[in-house]
This record gives sequence, C-alpha cells and structure tokens, in this order.
Amino acid sequence: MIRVENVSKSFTLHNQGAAVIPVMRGGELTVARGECVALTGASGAGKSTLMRMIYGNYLTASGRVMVGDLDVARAAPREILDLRRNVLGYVSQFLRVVPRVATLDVVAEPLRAVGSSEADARARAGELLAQLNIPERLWQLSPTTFSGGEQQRVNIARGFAHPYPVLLLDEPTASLDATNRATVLALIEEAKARGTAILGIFHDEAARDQICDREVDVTRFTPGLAA
Ligand SMILES: Nc1ncnc2c1ncn2[C@@H]1O[C@H](COP(=O)(O)OP(=O)(O)OP(=O)(O)O)[C@@H](O)[C@H]1O
Repeated sequence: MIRVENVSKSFTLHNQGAAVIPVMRGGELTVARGECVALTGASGAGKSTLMRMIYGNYLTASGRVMVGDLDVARAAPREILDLRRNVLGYVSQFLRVVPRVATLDVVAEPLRAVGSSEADARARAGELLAQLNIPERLWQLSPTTFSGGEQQRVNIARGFAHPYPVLLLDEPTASLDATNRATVLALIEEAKARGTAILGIFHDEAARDQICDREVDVTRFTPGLAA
C-alpha cells in the first residue's frame, strides 16, 4: 500500500543565504496490507521528514512515493486531499482543531467527510471516546482546553474513526498512561487485522516490539550518516 522508491529531499534555508541541507538520499520503503512497519534511527535522521513526504506535506525532490495507486510526489493538491479523506490517515502527536467545535464533532468529522450518516458518525465517535476514557461530560466541549493527554486521546479517536486502508502514526502512545496505552495498542492491532497498512514512529520500544512486524532504519538514507 505504501511504496517509497529512491526518494531524496533537501531543505533550502532562504533566511540563511539559501543554504541547501540534504536530509535524505535513496529512501526506500514498502508497507503491505496488514503490516506495521516502524521507522527508526537517531534524532534528526529524517523519520518525520519521510512521514511528511508520504502525507504530502513536504515536497519530494526526486523518486516516487506511492500510496495505493497515487504517486504523492507528483499528485495535484486535489488528489492529495482526496487521498487523505478516503485512504490515508495520519495521527500526529498534537491535536490541531478549529476552536469551538465540540469534541464529539471533531472525532465524527472524518466519517462525515466520507459520507457516513450523522447518526453512525456520532455513534462511532462516542464509542471511541468512551474506549479512550474521555468522560462523556466533556464530549460537547471543545478540546482546546483539554489536558495534553486528553487532547492526544481525542486525536487518536479522530485518527481511528474512519477505517483508513493506510495509517501514519507519529508517537501514538507518547504521554499516555498504561490503560490508555493498552487501548491504543489494541486499536492498532484491530486496524492491522482488517488489513490496514501502518507506518509509525514509536519511541516506546515495548509498543514497537509488540505491534510492529519490521523496522526500517532511516539512517541508511541520511546523507553523511549512511554506512
Ligand atoms: N522544515 C525544515 N526546514 C529545514 N530543515 C528541516 C526541516 N524539517 C526537518 N529539517 C531537518 O531535517 C533533518 C531531519 O529531521 P526530522 O525531523 O525528519 O528527524 P527525525 O528523525 O524525525 O528526528 P526526531 O526523532 O528528533 O523527531 C534534521 O536535520 C532537521 O533539522
């Protein structure tokens, strides 16, 4: 479902004399249906950069970034939005929401976007919020004032509401207590079991060992670090 081929990336620092910083060369990766692959490598090796290229947030200088049938490296913005709505989910570490939207609606929104009925979207959102121990009295409030851990759980509920065929996870268990961590790992296992292709960054080694089938060390693609 994900196939990254010979990808390279550099950043141009326009405010620093247009210095060009190469951060990736020859990046290669595949993730099959029902597989969970962990990106590993030292801090600064390029894990987040690779995830952002797959999500289409960062442009790719060369190579192919296939998600299903679409080459994200060459796709039009409209195609990327369509991919994100239907195929490609992304659970980042931080919740970014429109102020004043109720938590239940934040979580239900990805389901409405793919045409679920209002009742189904809200029922699924409530189910996930309950599973992740967000008290029902908070569901009608905006999550902007929630604690860091609560916001992360709302973000996870939102990321798992629609059964995306491909999921990118950036530290999904960071700052969670043992009970919620176990719930998130169970959600990931369920997604794998229904065939979702998952690519993640997990600094939580025990979580990585439990749910990931393979690791890809991005240091192999870091210019100047590669062996
Ligand atoms: N927007 C940007 N502009 C300039 N340089 C960037 C940008 N984003 C990332 N970099 C650089 O690219 C390199 C890879 O960063 P990246 O965040 O992908 O690493 P990482 O492996 O995810 O690190 P960590 O584990 O610390 O999150 C770093 O040297 C970083 O400084």
